[in-house]
Amino acid sequence: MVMSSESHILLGQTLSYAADPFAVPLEDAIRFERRGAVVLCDGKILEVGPADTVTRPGGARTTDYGDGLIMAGFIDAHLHYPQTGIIASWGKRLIDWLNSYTFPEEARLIDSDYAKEVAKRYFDLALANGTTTSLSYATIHPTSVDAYFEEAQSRGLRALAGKTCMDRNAPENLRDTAKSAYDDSKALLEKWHGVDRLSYVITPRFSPTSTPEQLSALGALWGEHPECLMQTHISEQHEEIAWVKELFPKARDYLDTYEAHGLLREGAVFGHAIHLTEREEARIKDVGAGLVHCPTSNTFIGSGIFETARMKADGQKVGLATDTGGGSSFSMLRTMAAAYELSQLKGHALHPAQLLWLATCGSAQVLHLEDRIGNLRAGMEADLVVLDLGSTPAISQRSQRARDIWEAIFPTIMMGDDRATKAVWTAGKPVS
Ligand SMILES: O=c1[nH]c(=O)c2nc[nH]c2[nH]1
Ligand SMILES: [Zn+2]
Repeated sequence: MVMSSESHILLGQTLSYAADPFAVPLEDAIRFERRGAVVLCDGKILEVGPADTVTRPGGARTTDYGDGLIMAGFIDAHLHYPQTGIIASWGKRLIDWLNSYTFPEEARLIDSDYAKEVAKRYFDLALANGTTTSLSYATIHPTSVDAYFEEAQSRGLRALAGKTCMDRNAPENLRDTAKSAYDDSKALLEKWHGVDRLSYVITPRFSPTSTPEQLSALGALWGEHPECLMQTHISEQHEEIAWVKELFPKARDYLDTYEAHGLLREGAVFGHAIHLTEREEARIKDVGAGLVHCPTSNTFIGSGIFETARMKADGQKVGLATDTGGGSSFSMLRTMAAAYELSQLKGHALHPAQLLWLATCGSAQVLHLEDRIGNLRAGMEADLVVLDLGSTPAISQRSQRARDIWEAIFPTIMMGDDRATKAVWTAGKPVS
């Protein structure tokens, strides 16, 4: 990867986190400067502070974003880039949505030129929305993993993905086997994991589409490569949970179908996790695995309400995600808005600082990248978004009346989209 050897100073309002705003009072969690500066050098953050006190390296170029809010780029912790083209498909619930829309589209990615085209389109959309890191499912085709990583690599992005493994309950042209899933995943892991800013993630789609043999093979691979993450889905819809019970009659619960095959420990990333039992929640917390909240997907496919405030109060690690294309938006702002609305239905108004934390630090924690991305701090990678807090007439007329920064930010969270993205920087360079 080519890193900039130049220094840049970005001026604007700056927001960063000293601690988790779910765990400590707001004033202890937040670092906000109305006139702040972020100093970038060689792809990293050198310093963050008040504009009039930071050290200005000789020769540094300055970009002044005025009232723009400079913060860490968004991290989308669960999505399916191959589903970019079928986002917003009408009228189905999970299993028939997969069969009607998702599987036919995923089958098209056998064509590696098409996979490349979709990967390019996905990253264009993600960056336009201020998302600088994505953890994606690819399709069963190894070339779909190559297409994603090649595109991310050419843009210098930090990105994570894995080949989706399925050896049953999927169309014939989307099925692998226990052995080929192991072999292909291993080859892709050896090819991509740790190259530039890329990480391979072992990816059984979910228990209904993997035989116990395939889950065991992937559990064995994870045992051989504990440095990797493992991602899958769990407990998204009641029909799905009942199906898992039929398919795995000896399992104690859904989580046990993973646990029994070596697929539960720290580094597991579970998407959705809406309808967990007490045992499942306790086990996930015990091992320190991560949960990913996918709020627009959970409403769009009619899955249910993930209890963000309760999960955080219980000590779970929680990240945030679009779940493209089960989710209905590429925007992490729209995703935060949906998280806010769903939480309201459970009696908890998530604070804007908590919503932004979930989309940055929270997702970074789940991806085990909290020392590298998701915050503005000296030494961290310079992946940033600059938000225009008055990007539409509706937002602007509301934020102009704001009495503090949170009242100024919240309308953008609730009503913002890609028009709110004033600038994006990745690895210390502006994205054009
Ligand atoms: O929202 C979802 N999208 C998917 O592609 C998927 N596969 C299994 N379960 C899933 N849920
Ligand atoms: Zn998903």
